Amino acid sequence: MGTIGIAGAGAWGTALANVAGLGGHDVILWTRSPEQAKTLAATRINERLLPGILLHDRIRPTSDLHDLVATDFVLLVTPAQTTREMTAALATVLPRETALVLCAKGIERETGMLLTDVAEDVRPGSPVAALSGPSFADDVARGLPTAVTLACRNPALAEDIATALSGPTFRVYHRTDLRGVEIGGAAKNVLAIACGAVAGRGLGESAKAALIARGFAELLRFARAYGGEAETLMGLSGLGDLVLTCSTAQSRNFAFGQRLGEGLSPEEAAGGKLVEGATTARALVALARARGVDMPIAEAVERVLSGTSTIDQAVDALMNRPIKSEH
Ligand SMILES: NC(=O)C1=CN([C@@H]2O[C@H](COP(=O)(O)OP(=O)(O)OC[C@H]3O[C@@H](n4cnc5c(N)ncnc54)[C@H](OP(=O)(O)O)[C@@H]3O)[C@@H](O)[C@H]2O)C=CC1
Ligand SMILES: O=C(CO)COP(=O)(O)O
Repeated sequence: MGTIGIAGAGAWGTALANVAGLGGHDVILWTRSPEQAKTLAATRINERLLPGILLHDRIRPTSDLHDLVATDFVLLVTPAQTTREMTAALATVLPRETALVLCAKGIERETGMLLTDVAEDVRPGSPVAALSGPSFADDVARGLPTAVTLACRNPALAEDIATALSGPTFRVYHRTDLRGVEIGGAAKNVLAIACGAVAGRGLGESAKAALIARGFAELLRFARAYGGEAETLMGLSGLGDLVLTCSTAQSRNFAFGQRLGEGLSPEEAAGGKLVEGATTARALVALARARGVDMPIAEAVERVLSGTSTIDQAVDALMNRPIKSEH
């Protein structure tokens, strides 16, 4: 067993740190806040973002990025929009050959770039991987059975990282279709906002199921246009995560949509929490338009978030599109 580095001590970073610790690895858990590092070391609980879960003994919290130097690989678990600055900071301390595993789900808003492209832009020639799939931090931290996908273009490295992270309650499949895996994670959050809005507006379970199925069709079309494999999208990181995130207010994206549906403003609906679908919606829609991909549900979310449509208008528009063959 080796040492795994985790950059980001939020809900997901802390849950993954526990998974790695339980797997017998030493874990360096980096947070940007020296205060938080001290508190985590003293109390062994991330009370703000993952309450009620004790940190595994093998986890060493730190706020010094240099402590990640001697790790086998590093999981980057900060919000999608911080990928560029975090990769740049890590590039100054990590050896060139250390793999960076991106765990955020989103698209860079300023550039419209997928996150592995951002990482490769900042740290060219270094290995990059993505971890995605249906997994709520709280479930994983409580040891509930979870299965996810680790993607890396290098199949041997994908298998090594997947094996290192897997444990009795956390099963990590591996795949070389990096593009497909990251597209699933980024796009499903936007679609989950739509499902939440349908729930909040009281439009019924049938509407929600229709949104999941037609949302999945959008995901597939988008992935095809951007080089992802359909088979990947049918797996854990595509359909699996779409179904999870569209099913329950345990998802922040779904809960955000639900509160929008109840009449709250986007700011009120987010309530200070990270809602990746809200920051990614516009970039997703722009990428789709650039390659002529039809994504009416994602577009509807973007219009509601930008204030150019109400939820009722968006639903009307979706229901009154021309009748067509289902594909
Ligand atoms: N939570 C979950 O169930 C899952 C989350 N994910 C993905 O993981 C990513 C992180 O989510 P999650 O951990 O839940 O989010 P949280 O809000 O719980 O935590 C975010 C963490 O990132 C840190 N952070 C924020 N901005 C910066 C920055 N500029 N530089 C360095 N650190 C920063 C925060 O630090 P501070 O506290 O100081 O602000 C905090 O530690 C998201 O993309 C999400 O989609 C994926 C699967 C499951
Ligand atoms: O990605 C997740 C589950 O797989 C977490 O979803 P939320 O960010 O919507 O909570």
